[in-house]
Amino acid sequence: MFKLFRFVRPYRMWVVAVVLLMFLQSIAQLYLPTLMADIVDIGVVNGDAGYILQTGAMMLLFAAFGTLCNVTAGFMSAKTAAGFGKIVRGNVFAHVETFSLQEFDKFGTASMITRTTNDITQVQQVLFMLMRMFLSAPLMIVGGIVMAVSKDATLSLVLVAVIPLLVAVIVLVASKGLPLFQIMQAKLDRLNLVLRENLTGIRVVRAFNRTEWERSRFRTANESLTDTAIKVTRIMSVIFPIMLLLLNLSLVAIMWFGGIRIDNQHMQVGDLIAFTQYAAQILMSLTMVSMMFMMIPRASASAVRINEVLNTEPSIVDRTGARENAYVQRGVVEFDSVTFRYPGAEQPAVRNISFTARPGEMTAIIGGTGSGKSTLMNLLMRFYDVDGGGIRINGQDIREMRQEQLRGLVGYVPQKASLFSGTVAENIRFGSDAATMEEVEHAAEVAQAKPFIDEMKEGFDSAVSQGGTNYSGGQKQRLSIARAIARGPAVYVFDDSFSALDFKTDALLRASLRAETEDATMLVVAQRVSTIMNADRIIVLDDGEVAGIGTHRELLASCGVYREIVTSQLSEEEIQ
Ligand SMILES: Nc1ncnc2c1ncn2[C@@H]1O[C@H](COP(=O)(O)OP(=O)(O)OP(=O)(O)O)[C@@H](O)[C@H]1O
Repeated sequence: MFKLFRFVRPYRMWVVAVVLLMFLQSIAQLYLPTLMADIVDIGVVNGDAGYILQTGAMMLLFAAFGTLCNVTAGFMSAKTAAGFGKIVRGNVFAHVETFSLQEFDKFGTASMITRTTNDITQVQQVLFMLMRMFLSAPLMIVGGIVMAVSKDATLSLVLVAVIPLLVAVIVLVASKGLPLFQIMQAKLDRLNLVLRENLTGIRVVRAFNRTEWERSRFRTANESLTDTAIKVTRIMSVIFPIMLLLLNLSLVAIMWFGGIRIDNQHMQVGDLIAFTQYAAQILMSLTMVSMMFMMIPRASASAVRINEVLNTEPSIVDRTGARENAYVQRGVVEFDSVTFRYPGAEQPAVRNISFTARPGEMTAIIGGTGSGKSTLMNLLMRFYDVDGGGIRINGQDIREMRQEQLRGLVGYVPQKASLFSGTVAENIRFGSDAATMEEVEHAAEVAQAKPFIDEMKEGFDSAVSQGGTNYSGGQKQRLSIARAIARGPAVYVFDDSFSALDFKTDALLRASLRAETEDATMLVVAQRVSTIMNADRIIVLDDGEVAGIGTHRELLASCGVYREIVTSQLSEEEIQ
């Protein structure tokens, strides 16, 4: 956890100020019982009202000063802790942005969200507590002991007996709590995962009448988290009664022995009052420390999880000295014996794939589900790195390029259209901030999105809700195609992006795209033969391997797998 505290650095002056203020507050508080003792032993015993009033006023002054220090320190620590939280969240977010999909697969979205929110809040709360108690609690304990001993050394033996007992209780409870806190955070992850899956898949859950099943899944995760939380609370809750019991017992013992000492004229009444207050201050501070110890295990479990994210090195990074090419208008894409296996998978998803896609041409990839089509596109986008072979654009290995440059060359339309909350125009402009309104409109026109955008009252300013849920599947696909077109890239990657379009729109879109993208390299993954039968080159994938490469006619003659796909979709006349 302390490793994370490096992010407090911008607030270090505030931390110093808080520590100083808490120091002053502790001194003020430690002085109060002594003044009280003076009032009794000097003022009351001698019947000196003036002295009582004067010392009383001083007590008020010290108390007010202590409170002022405390309030200011509270304000400053709250601000520092909140600032710390902001910095850590920002750093985690920025670091996660550098991850390749491999690291995303490793943590999972739900856990990443818990780590960025709840886990950071835990550490933030402990920082707040620590700043206020870091110095003041030990000071109150040590100062209290010194003052108590100065009032009556013999009576202090009571404290000598109690304090080690209290410390032992705190250590025992904290050591039992730590493993449970780790389990609790993992269970919180699970709860978030179930909740997230349920919310994002709500349509499927409803359609398949799985509401009850989902509810029971949530209940199980919820109960499991609650069970652990109860276990933790049960352990932690013994600490307070034990501490209070010890506190009260020690006060009784102090009164008892103090009374005897006063009887024997070894001690004054005022000193006993002050002694009891010091004892209460010491024991209260110990209780506060124990509270801190209760929070530290949970926060350190959280800190481990945050550090795990921060310490994970992205597997895909720009090579030092990655070449910065001049802006490339054309993109020759070469796959050279590409082999790739997803981490944890037994078999490679694609094996030994070689082909070249040229500017001005449409290269199509077709194959059964799970044959590796999207994987090839993921590799070209460098979401993952190849295990064998290489991918080159204009003769340069993509691992030698800066990721930003590579992705700047490509207009990528993913299999699952994903839109962002905002307006239609903002979504189309997503990949190219500089696009003018005319360019945005033109891109929408080419993507056959203009007709439905024009039909909406607010046109390009129409709202897109989170995830684009207020648009149909086909409309979302067209908007994400328009987004790629607005960039005017050298290479287009359409990963099964026409699947939700009707045949007429599909044909219109391809025709307008052809005219628009004369010089661009087009890579089109498709399930429908009609979408790609006019392609310059068709690559047929079968179970991760190339089953054939050629034009529609060539493949019909030479490739059994292709013929099978075609005959399952088209009539005899259409095939010719
Ligand atoms: N993130 C992943 N982790 C592990 N395995 C994966 C991952 N993504 C895909 N796979 C596996 O890799 C293989 C190829 O998947 P891919 O998505 O490339 O197929 P596809 O041809 O695009 O299929 P579809 O047409 O159904 O989209 C499949 O066996 C799939 O199970």
